[in-house]
Amino acid sequence: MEPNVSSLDRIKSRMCGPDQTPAGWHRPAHSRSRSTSSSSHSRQKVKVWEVMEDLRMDKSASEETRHDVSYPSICEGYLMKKRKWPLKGWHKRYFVLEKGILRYSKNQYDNSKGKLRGSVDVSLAVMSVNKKARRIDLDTGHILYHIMAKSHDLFYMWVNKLSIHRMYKRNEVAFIHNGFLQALSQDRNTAQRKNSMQETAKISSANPEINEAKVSAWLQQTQDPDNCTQELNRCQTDLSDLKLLVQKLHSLDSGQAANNGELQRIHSMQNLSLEKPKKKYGKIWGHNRTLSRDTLGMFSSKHLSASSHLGTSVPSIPDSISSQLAPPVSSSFESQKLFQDICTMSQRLQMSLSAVHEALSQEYHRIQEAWTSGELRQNTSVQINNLCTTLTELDMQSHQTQIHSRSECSDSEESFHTVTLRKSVRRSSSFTPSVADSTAEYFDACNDIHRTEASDESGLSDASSASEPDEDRAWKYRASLSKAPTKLRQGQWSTSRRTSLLATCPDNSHVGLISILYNNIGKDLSLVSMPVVLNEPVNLIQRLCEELEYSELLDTANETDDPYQRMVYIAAFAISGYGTAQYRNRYKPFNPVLGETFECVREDRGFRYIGEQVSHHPPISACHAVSENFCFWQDQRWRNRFWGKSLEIIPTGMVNVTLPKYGDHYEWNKVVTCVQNVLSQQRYLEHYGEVVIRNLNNSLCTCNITFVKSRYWGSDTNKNAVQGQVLDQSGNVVHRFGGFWHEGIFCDTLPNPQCIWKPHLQPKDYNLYYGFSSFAMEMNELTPDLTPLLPLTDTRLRPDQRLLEEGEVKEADKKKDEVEEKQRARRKLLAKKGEEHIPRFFRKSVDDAGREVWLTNGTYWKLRENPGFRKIKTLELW
Ligand SMILES: CC(C)CCC[C@@H](C)[C@H]1CC[C@H]2[C@@H]3CC=C4C[C@@H](O)CC[C@]4(C)[C@H]3CC[C@]12C
Repeated sequence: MEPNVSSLDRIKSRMCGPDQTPAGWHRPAHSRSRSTSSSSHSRQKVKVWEVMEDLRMDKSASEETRHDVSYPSICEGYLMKKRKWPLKGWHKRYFVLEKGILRYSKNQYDNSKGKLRGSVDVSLAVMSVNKKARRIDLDTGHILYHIMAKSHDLFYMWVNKLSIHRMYKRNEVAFIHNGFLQALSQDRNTAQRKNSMQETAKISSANPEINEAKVSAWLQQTQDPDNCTQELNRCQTDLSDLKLLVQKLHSLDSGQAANNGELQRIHSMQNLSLEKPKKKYGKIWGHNRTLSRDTLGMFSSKHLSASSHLGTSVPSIPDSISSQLAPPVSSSFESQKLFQDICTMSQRLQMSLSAVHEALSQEYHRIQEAWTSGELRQNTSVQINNLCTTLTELDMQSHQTQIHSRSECSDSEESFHTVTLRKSVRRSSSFTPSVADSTAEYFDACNDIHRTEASDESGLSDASSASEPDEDRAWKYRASLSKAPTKLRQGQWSTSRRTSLLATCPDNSHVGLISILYNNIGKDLSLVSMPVVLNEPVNLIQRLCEELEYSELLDTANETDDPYQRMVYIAAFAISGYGTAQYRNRYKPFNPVLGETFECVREDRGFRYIGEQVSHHPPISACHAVSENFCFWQDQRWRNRFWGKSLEIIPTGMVNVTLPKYGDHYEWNKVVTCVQNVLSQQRYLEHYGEVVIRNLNNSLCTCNITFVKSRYWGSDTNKNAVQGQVLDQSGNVVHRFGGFWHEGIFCDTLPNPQCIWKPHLQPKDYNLYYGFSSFAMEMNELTPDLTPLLPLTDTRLRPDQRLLEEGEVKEADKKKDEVEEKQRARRKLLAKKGEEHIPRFFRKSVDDAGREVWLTNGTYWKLRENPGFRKIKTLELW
């Protein structure tokens, strides 16, 4: 059927013939992300697909569209649509494109009755087209629509229409956004007249651009509520499909229940395909999700050995339903297939629902966070602010009263800490906490002491009574931390360094991460080339340097005579390196090329740092820093595991610190970092696992730190919680500390209980600048006095990173391609010559535990001084 276009004239004037290129048609900057393999086959494939960029409009045109009330004309007609995975093939569907929303129904009749099968906001989707195959892919990050037109004419018409509607919808959003801001400022003006509001109004109206940017940053991170509605609509469709499949299964067999073995077999079959979905499923249609381990938890644990990973289980489907879904004993191939389809569809449903749940709860938490951090309150009335503070204090007081009344130990806190701890924890120390999935063993320690002291010799703790005090303790730490002053970085270390970046960060919410991640499952993501808009203008060697932001903790450690207390400072330093992660989940660091270096001289902090990319396959970054008070070094490489919804980063390599005054050599491991909701804008980072700090030169004490994994369904009191203890040689707890890696660490066993670390305040408008701390902002700064001193391999001189920092995203993308291509050419050349790259400032060695480590060869600073890097030949990396 021909499309029914209400005002065809407008389109026709824009329409191009099959061999022409429609407006807005550009070679995609990031089309290469679809395939990183260098095989000519995949390159060919890449060329076939092109990502549509937006139609460019001059200002007047955009103004016109804004005020022009006429919407782009509706476009409707039949198109082919790929069937939902796991079903194969294409079917004809009736599509209607109206005001930027593409809806489809089974047929025109259904459409007229309002029976929709799905809809997508085309302005939010990445649109890729394949002229030859007349195909259009719309990727919203959550769903991927594969559409095909029957003829070339139809194809070009739809592509043009989609482009126009995308542009229209985006302008509409901008228009609403502006109106919203206008309304806000009008509101503020009214507020200004009111006495009680005066102060607030001044703050918020002082800088309308910044406010505008803040609102837009917020909106950027907020998932469109329409997405939730769409996701729910899809659930409804899935449910009816599911019903059909179940009916079909029933009609095939008489519905006898399966034995466990059969179900397990099917389960394990699915499990196998989880690890590495085949390429052809890399880009599955519709929900585009491979089954994740998490979702397998949905099967009844009775039937299946639940394999929810690291404790993030999702609630089980009730046994009654699961048994209904059980495959028949006489499972013919067809019914088995059906059963598998049912499973897949149920899992998809479950994923959709949990995505909706997560989107809503994320938004709720963001609002809650903004509220508690005062950001929102600043912009409301002073009275409400005061009221909130009073309420918080009252709440805190009541919690503290609870802690005291619950405490059976009537002694003062002090005596409990010092005396009881040493005696009693010997018993509990035989119990090794299971790190990742426990919420708060550390907080238990205190209560264990009370309980065991009182009478309980069984060693079993009462779960219900244990859980409440845990939260009290976390609460207590939080309360103590909130009272400790937070220092502004600049205030503390007045440097002449820059306090902001030149350009604000680009919006990357439109990038279709799904295809990138799914197409590279199992690959080392640090070797996968991604579009530069996903990057932040720092690289991984610089991220390692960021771990020195709180180097003053090492200075303090080197001035602390008591070895146990010293360990507390080392532990706080180990935790402080994670602090910045709270604000850094929207972009990824640049992957350094082999031989790239980065130096960081901080006279204000008394250290100098050098890092080098010493290996490409696997990628390894090595670094070394020295100061009067410490030496710090590590070599890191990361493995990653993509679970469908989250991305785990598993670091290998130890961190080392030596303190010259006491001859200590501390060594510790890093925990797992997990990017939750990696595919959505509701991304956030979690760190979990256990860190053990050892002093290799003295076995007097060790330290265990647990980064607690938050509970999926629990309250969020323990989100980002960290707990730790310093143990003496016999395993007695000497010190205990805890808190949150994003809020600070409190140690209540020190002679003077105190907050030992608290993150610096973020700079103004950090959200507009990649979430960088001041320390991070300073890293890539290139001052004229520094330029001649740096080797040409220094990151500050890397052109793509510099361009990105300056906001030249397109140019940066081009340059990034060049830099990566050059690296490839160098590697090929070396391989041809049968040579191996030899790092310049680090050497490979083996530590006492037999691990391969990279240590400084001590030449960097000497060469820098004499004869100077510009006088010696260095690698030409870019
Ligand atoms: C695809 C993109 C846009 C999603 C964002 C991914 C971001 C959040 C990921 C990509 C690389 C990751 C980093 C890789 C390595 C390390 C070192 C480790 O010791 C601490 C975590 C840290 C610093 C990771 C933090 C999270 C990280 C920055």
